[in-house]
Amino acid sequence: TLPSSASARIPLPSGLQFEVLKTEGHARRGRLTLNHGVVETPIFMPVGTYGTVKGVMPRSLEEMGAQIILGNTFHLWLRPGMDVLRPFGGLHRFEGWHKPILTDSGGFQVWSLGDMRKISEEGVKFASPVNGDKLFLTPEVSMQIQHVLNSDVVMQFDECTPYIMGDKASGRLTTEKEARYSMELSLRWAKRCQLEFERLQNPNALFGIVQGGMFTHLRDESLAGLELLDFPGLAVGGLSVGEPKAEMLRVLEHIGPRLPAHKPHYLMGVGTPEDLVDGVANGIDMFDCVMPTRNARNGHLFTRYGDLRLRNTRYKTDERPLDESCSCYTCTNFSRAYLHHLDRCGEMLGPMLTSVHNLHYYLDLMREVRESLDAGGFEAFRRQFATDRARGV
Ligand SMILES: CNc1nc2c(CC[C@H]3O[C@@H](OC)[C@H](OC)[C@@H]3O)c3nc(N)[nH]c(=O)c3cc2[nH]1
Ligand SMILES: [Zn+2]
Repeated sequence: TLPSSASARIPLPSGLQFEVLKTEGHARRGRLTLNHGVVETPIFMPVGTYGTVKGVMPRSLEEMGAQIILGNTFHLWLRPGMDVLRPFGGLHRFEGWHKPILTDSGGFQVWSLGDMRKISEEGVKFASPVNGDKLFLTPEVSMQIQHVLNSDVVMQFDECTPYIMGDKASGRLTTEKEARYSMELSLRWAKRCQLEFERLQNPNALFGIVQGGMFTHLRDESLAGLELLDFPGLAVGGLSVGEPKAEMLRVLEHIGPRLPAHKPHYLMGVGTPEDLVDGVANGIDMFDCVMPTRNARNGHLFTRYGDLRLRNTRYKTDERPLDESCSCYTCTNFSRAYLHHLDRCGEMLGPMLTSVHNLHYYLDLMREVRESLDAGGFEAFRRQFATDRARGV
């Protein structure tokens, strides 16, 4: 008979295969096979928090080369709720996206609720920002929700360790002791997630999340603890939470290369185009960020040659496309003058067209990164990328 300890755990065949096709330094060109399809890495994942990438139709996402998008446990639990989603067999049929979906666990969103939440060993109690209902999100409930969503990649329920403790004004940095407690809590929650994920017999892939704040020795302990649980993929959490860029890079340069080479690595909530290229150079395969879509709605456009603020009057009569090197629908058919006009008039087509361009830019940047890795020219690409971005629009 099998020993009764955890070592008797019979891991389910997780819905994930990952192969590293090429490496250049710590950068990796890979292929991730999930239940709803194959994803070429490194990859950027558009954020679709409420079951929609704001203002962008699924067919436009396909057209621009999106391979996997994000959904969110916290938001979808509140609205539309699991009773609506269950009959659809999950998120794919509900939102008309039939390729892979990754869902975040709600840990980050609950953390950002601030003092409207109460954290305990068991989980997080909070009042619904939608209707004030008293809710209780635990590792087990997060797994049950993501099981209903049927997302291809399920994120563990974690606590995103803050960079600043308490209110921002106080500016008090999180101490090593606080970061340790938070990291160890997330490790205990990781184990509970895994047990529940297996009890549910979820056929998808569960990722652990490395915490530890800005303390590299805590990051190492978090990684070691997660490795004992042998998740099919790992994310780096607790970054892009208000820390200076140099701090994010210091932690990333430490932990990125230490992640297990044969598993996919996901850097959560990051970042600018420069952050993505730096992340790839430090062993990251997957990225998500609200920037391309959120900034698009505020007229902040990314281009090969730098950023462009659409509201600036200099674009009122500018007949050029946003980015003359871009092949997206927006750059192929419309001028900066037209987009400036739509923005001035508050026309809804404005954010739709600027979102298409920004997402296309991020996705195309990662396509160029993949091609440079295929050709063994990532370092050369990285230098050219930096030169181009400094040129000016
Ligand atoms: C922005 N910076 C940042 N985002 C972060 C997210 C949300 C990722 C992503 O999930 C999306 O929901 C679908 C979020 O956007 C609403 C975010 O893009 C994180 N999530 C978890 N579970 N743990 C973290 O430590 C964590 C750290 C982050 N830092
Ligand atoms: Zn474009």
